[in-house]
Amino acid sequence: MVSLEQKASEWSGVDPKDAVAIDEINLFEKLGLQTFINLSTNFYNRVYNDEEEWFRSIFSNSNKEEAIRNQYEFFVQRMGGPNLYSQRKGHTALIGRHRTFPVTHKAAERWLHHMQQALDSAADIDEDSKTKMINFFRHTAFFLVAGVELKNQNKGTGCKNCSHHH
Ligand code: HEM
Repeated sequence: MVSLEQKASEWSGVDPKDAVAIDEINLFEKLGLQTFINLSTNFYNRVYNDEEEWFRSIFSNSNKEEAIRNQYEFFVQRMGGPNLYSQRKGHTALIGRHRTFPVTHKAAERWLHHMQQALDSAADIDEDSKTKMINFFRHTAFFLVAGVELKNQNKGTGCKNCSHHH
């Protein structure tokens, strides 16, 4: 059976070991909170202004300020800082939280396009940190594509591992 991890690696082209290079140093200590706030603000400004309506509309039921906070709190937590996200919202459960969105290969590439632009314009992030971050983002994006696809396949037919029980 092909795992989500394997699919994420194959589809993203990111080696699993490069995807977790963000853990080699403490990026939160290196960059500081404001850098993460800046990055997520920059990213979501691009998303909410996207000329591609199909992508922009994925976020139309979300509040931009909340989306920014959700994202930077998650990044801070994942990259060595305090557990701001979980303190406020509980488990990160990223696949579950993306389940209702059309997280396709095309959407992943568009998400990554905006994140790459946001990183490119971030004067407060050094090149090595940028490389580590984009590898993590790319791998996670395709992990989400694979995970949401799997969840939606199981929906309706129920859990196939459970179908033998009564
Ligand atoms: C693959 C394409 C992706 C799409 C289409 C997508 C779409 C969305 C949307 C529509 C939201 C709701 C905005 C909000 O209210 O917070 C969201 C939330 C979020 N996304 Fe994504 N996302 C993608 C990739 C990613 C990646 C790669 C990450 C992490 C590296 C990520 C992390 C998050 C987090 C932490 C939240 C907040 C969840 C919550 O608290 O409900 N997303 N995403």
